[in-house]
Amino acid sequence: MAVYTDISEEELAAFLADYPVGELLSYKGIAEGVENSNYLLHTGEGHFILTLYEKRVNPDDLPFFVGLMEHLARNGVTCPQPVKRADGGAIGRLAGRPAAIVTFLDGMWPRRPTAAHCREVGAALAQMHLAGQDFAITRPNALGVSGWRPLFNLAADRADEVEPGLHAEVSGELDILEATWPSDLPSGVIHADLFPDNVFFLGKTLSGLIDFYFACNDLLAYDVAVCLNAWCFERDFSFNITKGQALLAGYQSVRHLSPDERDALPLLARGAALRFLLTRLYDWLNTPPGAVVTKKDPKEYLRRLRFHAQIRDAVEYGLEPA
Ligand SMILES: Nc1ncnc2c1ncn2[C@@H]1O[C@H](COP(=O)(O)OP(=O)(O)OP(=O)(O)O)[C@@H](O)[C@H]1O
Ligand SMILES: N[C@@H](CCO)C(=O)O
Repeated sequence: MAVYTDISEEELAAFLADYPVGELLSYKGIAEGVENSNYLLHTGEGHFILTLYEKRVNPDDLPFFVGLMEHLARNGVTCPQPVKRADGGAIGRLAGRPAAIVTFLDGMWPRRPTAAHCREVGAALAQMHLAGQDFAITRPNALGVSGWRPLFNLAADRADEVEPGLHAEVSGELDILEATWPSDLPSGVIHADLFPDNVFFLGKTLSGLIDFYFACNDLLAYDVAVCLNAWCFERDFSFNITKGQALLAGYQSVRHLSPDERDALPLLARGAALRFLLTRLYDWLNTPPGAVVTKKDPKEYLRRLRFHAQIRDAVEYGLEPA
């Protein structure tokens, strides 16, 4: 999260009056993250997280996100819970933005993920996939394969400012991915952004998942591919096969990947790398001046993309032979 929208104590106290959180004692902006504005609230009832939904969140999708967090919690996935007003609603408006309060989740995200973390996150991802199977609301993936070219077009003219030749390289990747992207793999509710900063641990134990604001319906194995990108590369951009093995084994301890999903994994990982390259590229060129946010480097995902493009078999990620 980040802080794009400032709020005054008076308007926050007025907003909170409708929620059962008690009196506002203190609040502070959270500089971590890039998507929405977030504040840590300390109130008479404890700690809460206030989110003001910014650029990429469509207010029409908020019932999906709120309902999903409740559905997952009912089905054994620990995640923040929306705080409801007396009228039953969770979403309000604050400083001209849609806003909600969720419960505070104990734990810390791992700054240096180990293979043990990877195993746990793999298992938690698969649990989320199973728990989401009977969630009634659906939401298409706005950042799925059909959304990548329109997003690239918004930044294409300036892509070579970030890396000479980037425009041509991304155009070529889009051609390949659009032509070969699978459509007949198992699908369901995916998290779509399960990076280390969205997974909390208490000691060595995973304590919960946060940040469901990219969650949507898409290929389940694509979510695994997102996690391979986010968890299994070292700072020098080498792929750590021990972490890959742990993440995939953790996932398969709960849900088995089908032969078609296994075959598709290198392509899905390539697409996932492109998705984060594109949002980072757009943000790199368009982040508003004055926003409290640390921009993320698109080139980190160009390096990953090139790695995946030369993978021929998912065993190279550490997947056990079938
Ligand atoms: N329910 C919660 N309980 C405790 N801390 C939270 C909670 N939600 C968010 N945070 C804190 O806020 C930070 C940013 O949150 P989050 O990842 O949801 O933001 P974001 O802008 O959507 O970020 P990104 O999309 O870049 O991951 C987290 O790393 C964590 O420190
Ligand atoms: N997890 C994303 C940011 C939120 O979409 C990234 O690292 O680019």
